[in-house]
Amino acid sequence: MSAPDPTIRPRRSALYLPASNARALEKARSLACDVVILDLEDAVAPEQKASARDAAVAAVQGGGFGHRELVVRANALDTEWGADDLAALAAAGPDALLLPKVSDVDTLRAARRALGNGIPLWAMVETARGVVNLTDIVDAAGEVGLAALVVGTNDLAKELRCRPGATRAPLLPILSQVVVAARMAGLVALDGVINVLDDEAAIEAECAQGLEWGFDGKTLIHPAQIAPANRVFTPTAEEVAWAETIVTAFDVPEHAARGAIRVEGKMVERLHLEEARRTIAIAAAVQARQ
Ligand SMILES: CC(C)(COP(=O)(O)OP(=O)(O)OC[C@H]1O[C@@H](n2cnc3c(N)ncnc32)[C@H](O)[C@@H]1OP(=O)(O)O)[C@@H](O)C(=O)NCCC(=O)NCCSC(=O)C[C@H](O)C(=O)O
Ligand SMILES: [Mg+2]
Repeated sequence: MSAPDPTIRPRRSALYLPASNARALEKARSLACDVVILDLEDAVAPEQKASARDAAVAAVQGGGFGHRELVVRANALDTEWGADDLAALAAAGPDALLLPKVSDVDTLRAARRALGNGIPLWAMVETARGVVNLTDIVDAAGEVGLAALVVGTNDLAKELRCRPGATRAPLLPILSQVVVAARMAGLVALDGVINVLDDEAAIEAECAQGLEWGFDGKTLIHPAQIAPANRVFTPTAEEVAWAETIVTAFDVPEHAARGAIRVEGKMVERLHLEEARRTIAIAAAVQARQ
């Protein structure tokens, strides 16, 4: 297997937890998720907002999350807590700051001004206006330091008054739009949460749906959801073997000037070689952290 590519970071499983929950926060330091998202927004009651902010800052400063990317979801800037959240987090320096309910580029610009430079922004797509403005939002990614789009399926279902159910049919066009927008700008795309806690088959099925639609990983709300997400978003042994077969086939000197070749009865082009290299790099990065 090739050496890990430092630019390829697995984000198969991104676990939210209320920053006000000290037990969950401690536990997250040893869970097998790739990303920990300390929530200051919807999972925290208004009377706990200030203490949750302090706990998030202490967690960022205290560290101990190992390979896990540490992200904090702040309150929106148009709430009474948003400005204080961003000021505190600008000083603490999490790996990224997740902004909820991003509806337009101005929201991101305001957050960037409040945060200063340096900390990447992740944006939640969970409002109708945010979906409609996706192109403008990702077009400004470089300007505002936007690195990821994260779907908020609960807020979307509420705002659209749709009923996603197990198939998520009413949300599928939006999931696709988010992936298209993310790929257009070279951003990470994370699928929304599943509220089911105890049905592993249902959790795994929804992770698989997210993978099929192009997401890099899934946001989660409970430790029991981590294993299914990691399983689904890790390239399988067969996928890695096929990727290595493609790389080996293009390494043959007589294929050096060829755009398309035959491999095991299939046409393979250089675009597949790029995909194969990415698969191998992701698998290596996953293996490196085990
Ligand atoms: C959903 C929960 C409220 C369930 O809580 P509970 O029934 O108490 O959990 P368990 O008893 O099963 O917990 C077992 C142990 O696991 C720990 N735990 C639970 N959840 C987490 C977690 N998220 N991270 C880390 N550890 C966790 C418990 O402490 C137990 O540990 P132990 O004491 O050792 O037994 C609860 O899971 C929860 O609060 N989840 C997170 C909720 C959240 O953050 N929501 C905000 C994001 S979701 C969202 O809104 C996305 C988006 O904006 C949208 O619109 O869709
Ligand atoms: Mg939400």
